[in-house]
Amino acid sequence: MRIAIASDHAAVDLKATLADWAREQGHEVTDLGPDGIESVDYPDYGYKLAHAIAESEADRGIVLCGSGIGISIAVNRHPAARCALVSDHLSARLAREHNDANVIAMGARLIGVDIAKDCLAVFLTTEFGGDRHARRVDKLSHPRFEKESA
Ligand SMILES: O=C(CO)[C@H](O)[C@H](O)[C@H](O)COP(=O)(O)O
Repeated sequence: MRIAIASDHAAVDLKATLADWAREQGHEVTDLGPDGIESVDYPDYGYKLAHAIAESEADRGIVLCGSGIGISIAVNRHPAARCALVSDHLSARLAREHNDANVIAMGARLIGVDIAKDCLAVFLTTEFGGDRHARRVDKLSHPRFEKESA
């Protein structure tokens, strides 16, 4: 699978660890930065990652910041992205089964390396459940904000 990965300064080490791990598993990994620990702004890297997904330069994305919150919000500003903030095996599995997430976000200051690897492994191997979930995911692609939207 073609994977793009990006972070902010708070998650550069975890980014490198997960990129190496994914390559060991046979995936093609593109690291969108940053390269060092100099302070950067997570929206810049979230938008880069979302662009790579939207342009089909990658099949799946991984984004990391201190909490995972800011960069997940940034990625989800792009309509092509369904970015799920995950913190354990179950949330990573449900992100795929129920939400067809094409990007996961994790918080490097909150999650351990082994759990992060487990989340990534589940994210890369779990299929979308389809059926009723497909109807809901389709609504995410066609947002309606009227009072009565159902
Ligand atoms: O965006 C975040 C929180 O929603 C991330 O955790 C950032 O990594 C964090 O805000 C960076 O904080 P720092 O004090 O500038 O390192």
